[in-house]
Amino acid sequence: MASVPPLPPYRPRHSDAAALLFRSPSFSPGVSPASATRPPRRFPVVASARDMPWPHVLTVAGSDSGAGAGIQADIKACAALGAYCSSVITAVTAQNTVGVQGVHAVPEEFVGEQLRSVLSDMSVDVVKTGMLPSAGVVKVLCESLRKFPVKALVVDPVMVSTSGDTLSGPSTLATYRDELFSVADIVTPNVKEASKLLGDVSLHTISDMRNAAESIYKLGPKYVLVKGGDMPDSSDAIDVLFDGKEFTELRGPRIKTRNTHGTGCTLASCIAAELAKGATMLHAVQVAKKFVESALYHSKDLVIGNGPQGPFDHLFELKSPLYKMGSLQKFNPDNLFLYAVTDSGMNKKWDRSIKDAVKAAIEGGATIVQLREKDADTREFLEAAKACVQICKSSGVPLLINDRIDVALACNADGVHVGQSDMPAWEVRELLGPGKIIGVSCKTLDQAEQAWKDGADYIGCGGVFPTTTKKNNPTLGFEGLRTVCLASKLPVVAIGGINAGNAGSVMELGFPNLKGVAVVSALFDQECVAIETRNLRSILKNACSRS
Ligand SMILES: Nc1ncnc2c1ncn2[C@@H]1O[C@H](COP(=O)(O)OP(=O)(O)OP(=O)(O)O)[C@@H](O)[C@H]1O
Ligand SMILES: Cc1ncc(CO)c(N)n1
Ligand SMILES: [Mg+2]
Repeated sequence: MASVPPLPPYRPRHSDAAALLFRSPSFSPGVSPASATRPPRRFPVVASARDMPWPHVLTVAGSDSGAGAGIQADIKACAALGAYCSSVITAVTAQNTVGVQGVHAVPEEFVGEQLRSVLSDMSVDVVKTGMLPSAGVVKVLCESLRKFPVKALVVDPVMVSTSGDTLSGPSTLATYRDELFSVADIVTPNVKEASKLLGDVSLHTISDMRNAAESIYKLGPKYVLVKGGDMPDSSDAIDVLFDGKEFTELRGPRIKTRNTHGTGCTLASCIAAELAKGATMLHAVQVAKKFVESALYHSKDLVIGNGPQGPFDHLFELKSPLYKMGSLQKFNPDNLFLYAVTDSGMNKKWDRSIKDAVKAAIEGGATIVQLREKDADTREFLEAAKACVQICKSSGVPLLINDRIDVALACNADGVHVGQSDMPAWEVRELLGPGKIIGVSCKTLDQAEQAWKDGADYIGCGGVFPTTTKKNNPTLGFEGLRTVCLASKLPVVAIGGINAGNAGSVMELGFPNLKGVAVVSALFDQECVAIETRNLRSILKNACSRS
């Protein structure tokens, strides 16, 4: 008998590739006579999920019965950011919104056994630690990590719960400092923990947080993030990141809510999830901070429990009408600032792979990338696009695909750019769902209006100057660009013949919705893509400061 594939999971009709498969007349699960001889169809999940490894975080932490912090927060945070989360439990706490009523530590040997079970079987990318109740547990963990190395270690040095209850005693402190910090990629103390780690120094100001980060850095981790969630008298929630050389202040509005239980666990897990996906540390911390801020904002009025510290909703995105698969980022028009568009002909001429071209443009400071590979064959293009998606994700630079909706779906790109003779933007929106970026090339007022109605996110307007990259492309000049900018509520990126010599004059036009320039030859028909990109970026910045 023909094996019947399981029904695909429910997904919003228009938001993923499954919708595409449902519409295809050739897809009818299990009823085709041919399925008796063919191997069973693969489960029609979201395009590319099948081919992509699942980023994996292992959390080594305590259970919170109230499920706001600890293991429970870690699993929810990782799930929200698209990472798998396995869990080694170090302690079971009886805990609620009032405080911690009891702690039952798991025997050290059994923590070791759990670690062995997970690490010997599964391919873990990043280990994140939370509550480590004894020096023995820290030692067992360090031993396991020596035996089963992972890509990164995130240490949240949980010592005291926000309710003031001790979760890890002073005897553990020395082992933390001596054994765990030296192998950590990042350590994320709140101000109270930073103070304890440094022998009860008092920390009141940002400058104190910087000094603390510097002192903890000397204990061996590659990065230190001192979190200011508990800093009184600040209207902003400010964290300080130190990499041994530079300090980065991460600032967000302090959300007025009682529901901040578990923010620290969540932040560290989000950092771990982003690192597992391949992000750089700075990007991982930025995403994590934004995630916590958004989750607190969406949960500010939740009421769970009667105590002073409530949990928040990690899966708030599921309730949002803008819910989308895989990506938390909404389109930011500022990304259009320096828009790099690749060209297969130029890559061939300079003997560069698409991947190397994209890497170099990002290194030079491109803020968004479009793969415009008119001549590449589909299979080769898809492979390259998948590699570019990884590169762009890890740098926080959106990646769009020119024309090819199918390739964009298959590689899970951030969106597409279409022209007037490609699929209409509203059809593209139907296929890609609300969360993806759609750009449309427009030359006229009518086209700009239509792009808005169709649900596009931005307009590409040109050719502003004569170009050789695109054949039979009328030149609009500044006047044409002005018409389109004024006609539209959408952000606009100027394109066509723009280079280091004229980019400044485009930005100086100063139309409020003109957000940047898109360039092809100016970056890719050059010997060193990174240098040209850097140069153009500084020209654009200078022009903006003048206008
Ligand atoms: N009310 C708030 N509004 C916005 N961001 C906040 C707020 N409270 C905390 N944060 C942010 O949450 C993250 C976690 O920091 P926090 O200092 O709260 O950690 P923590 O004390 O270890 O939390 P917990 O122990 O409850 O898990 C930081 O990025 C911090 O800036
Ligand atoms: C189990 C556990 N881990 C961490 C924290 C820190 O919030 C907590 N309250 N409980
Ligand atoms: Mg904490």
